[in-house]
Amino acid sequence: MDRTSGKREVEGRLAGTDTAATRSVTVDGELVSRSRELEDVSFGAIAAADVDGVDADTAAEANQTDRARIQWAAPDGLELVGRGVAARFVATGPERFAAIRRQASRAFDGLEHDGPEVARPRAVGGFAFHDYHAADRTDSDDSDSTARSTPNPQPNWDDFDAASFVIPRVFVVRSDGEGTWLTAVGTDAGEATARLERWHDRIADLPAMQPSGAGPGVAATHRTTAPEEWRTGIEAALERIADGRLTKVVLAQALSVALEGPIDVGATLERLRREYPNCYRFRIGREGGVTFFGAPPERLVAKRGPRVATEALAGSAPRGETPDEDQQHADRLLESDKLRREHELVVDAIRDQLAPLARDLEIDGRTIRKLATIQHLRTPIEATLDGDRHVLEIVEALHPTPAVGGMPPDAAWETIRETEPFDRGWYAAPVGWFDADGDGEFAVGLRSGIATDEAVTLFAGSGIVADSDPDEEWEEVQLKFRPILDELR
Ligand SMILES: C=C(O[C@@H]1C=C(C(=O)O)C=C[C@H]1O)C(=O)O
Repeated sequence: MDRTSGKREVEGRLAGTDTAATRSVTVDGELVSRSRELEDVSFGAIAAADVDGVDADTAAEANQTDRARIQWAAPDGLELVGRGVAARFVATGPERFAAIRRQASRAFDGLEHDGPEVARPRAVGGFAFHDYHAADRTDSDDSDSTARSTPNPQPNWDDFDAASFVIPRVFVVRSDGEGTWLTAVGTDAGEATARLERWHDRIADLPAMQPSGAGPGVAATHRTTAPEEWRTGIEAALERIADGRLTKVVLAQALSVALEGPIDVGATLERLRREYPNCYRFRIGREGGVTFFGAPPERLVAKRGPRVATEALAGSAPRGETPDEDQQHADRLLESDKLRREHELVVDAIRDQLAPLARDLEIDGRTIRKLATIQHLRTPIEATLDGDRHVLEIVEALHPTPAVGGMPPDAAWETIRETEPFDRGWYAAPVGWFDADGDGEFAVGLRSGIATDEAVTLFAGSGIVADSDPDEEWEEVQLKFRPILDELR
């Protein structure tokens, strides 16, 4: 591998494909990282901090696209907030998973990290639901960003590539029992150390508690899918299911929300932590740009060494008003034939996708996952991999599971593209992190939305199988909008 220092650019195509899978990665020489421990700090305050004057290169030298602002938190796991870009990896097309891995390994191979393992640099980001970025879509009648001023605005995914990760230039991590650490990345030890000290001073000036405040207020909402259109779409999908062309498809809606005031995404995530303590939380964006954020309940994969954990989460019911009513919903989840089929199809697909990569596979019994507004059938799945594998190989094998795509995959993708009147972008796609060893964790980007200053577009979908009722599925989708929508009010 080319270890020469200085500016290194890799551009072009992946051998053997006809798509420009690799756009560019720029790493300014070898990366060096330095860490130091912090007292308790507010991750929201670090995400919100004005960086001008703190880190000359994060702010001034960097153009807007370098002003990354990233947050990630796993339930009972790693919490991370990152600012700026030490390295960026971008790819599109069917080879996007491999392209990201190849780009990242160049950056990680030259990395010299001096600090505890928990504070090591990670690449944080995710993928679009489909191989290609929205801006590449040729049927672009609905992806025109000027449509944003019309009463039925389309989500604007222009900032989001089909695959995009950054190693933040500065980040803070917290993990149970391992303390809180600040890490700064530079191109030599002097730069990393100086950046570390500047940020250490800056963080000392930040409030240790960031008020999570109230929501920005909802001025108006617009649906991309009217109830009649939803019904027509579901009925068309049910015909394909009756024909035997399709077994399951997950169809989604977008809800565009005009806000009364500017949204504070960090504060919104903080409120989501309280309401949904067992969910992931993430935010991927840049200062002045569009931010994708959410509180997904669903793990796509967590990998450490040869061990991976995933889950099937599919089949939903509302929460009850009383314990009795709640139990009735739970009983129906466990007993309904239709819901069992919808769920087992996901378990089977995950088993089939993981088995070729694993030495053993443990599938536990079905349980119920209760969230504040909805409950789901859940089957935990763990495996030991058959050799040295990268978490992105597992992500590629699993995405999209039929919990968010369908079965068979090609017929489901076709149905989704033909039915949904908006671009899914990164909704229902993998979002998370990986490290130099190829370990990492990814959630499914659900219960999510994209925010500009004064508008948020939310996404939610539901699994359609034989016997699905369009009205019930409509209600289920409205429940899945609630986590984010409630925090905007
Ligand atoms: C598609 C979504 O959720 C997925 C679909 C589910 C279902 O159809 O029952 C349940 C959980 C998720 O896997 C969403 O939240 O938008």
